[in-house]
Amino acid sequence: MKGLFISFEGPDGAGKTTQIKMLEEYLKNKGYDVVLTREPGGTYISEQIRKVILDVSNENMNYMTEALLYAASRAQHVSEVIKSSIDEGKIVICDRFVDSSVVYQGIGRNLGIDTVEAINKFAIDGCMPHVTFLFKISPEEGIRRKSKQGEKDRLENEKIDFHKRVYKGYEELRDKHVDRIQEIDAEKTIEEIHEDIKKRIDDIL
Ligand SMILES: Nc1ncnc2c1ncn2[C@@H]1O[C@H](COP(=O)(O)OP(=O)(O)OP(=O)(O)O)[C@@H](O)[C@H]1O
Ligand SMILES: Cc1cn([C@H]2C[C@H](O)[C@@H](COP(=O)(O)O)O2)c(=O)[nH]c1=O
Repeated sequence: MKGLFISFEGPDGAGKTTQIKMLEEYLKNKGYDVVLTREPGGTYISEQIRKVILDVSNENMNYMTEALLYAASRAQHVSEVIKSSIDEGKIVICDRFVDSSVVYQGIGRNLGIDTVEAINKFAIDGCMPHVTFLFKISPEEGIRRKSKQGEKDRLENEKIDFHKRVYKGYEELRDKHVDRIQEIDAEKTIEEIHEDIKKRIDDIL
């Protein structure tokens, strides 16, 4: 039997990582074989690319370079981890996937959705999440939560206008993929959100 591929998406500081860990625990307790992974990252090579992308000293990185690095990291991740895990019947939970590139690089950086999708066609090799949980939170609240955590990376350091474009970009994507993307109210409490996600996952499984 083929597995299940779930991605979590949303603005910085939305609470995705917090919820992913809770969902992993919930599914493991139910006896499922779960692979928890993230982008950019998830493999030795992809994690090295992550460091380059998020390094605050790389402030003059060209936007196309940035988009290609995310895609390169993804190509390795898909081929080394995601595809094989799904084929082995596992549940793959991924903290961000190609939707992040479409929104952050395509809309946030103004490279265009078509351009970013074209680059990523090679990287994803036909592999898309079965379901995507999109965390809805205002850019201001996301940044506020992130600031409380400490140091910010190169993307998180961007001006509020960039984060506002990202927020609007996710809305656009949600309307385009209503069959796959499920919106989560990320301004609720951690426990309320976990309950919401559990119900949705139980329906899918
Ligand atoms: N529902 C919530 N209400 C208030 N604070 C929250 C909530 N969920 C998470 N947080 C806090 O907000 C901060 C960011 O959470 P988290 O790292 O899970 O977000 P994220 O979406 O993974 O962020 P990023 O994409 O930037 O890595 C953490 O300090 C976390 O404890
Ligand atoms: C996959 C992906 C990510 N980003 C951005 C989104 C975040 O600002 C960082 C990743 O950091 P996180 O703490 O792991 O959320 O990178 C992007 O711009 N494009 C992408 O494809």
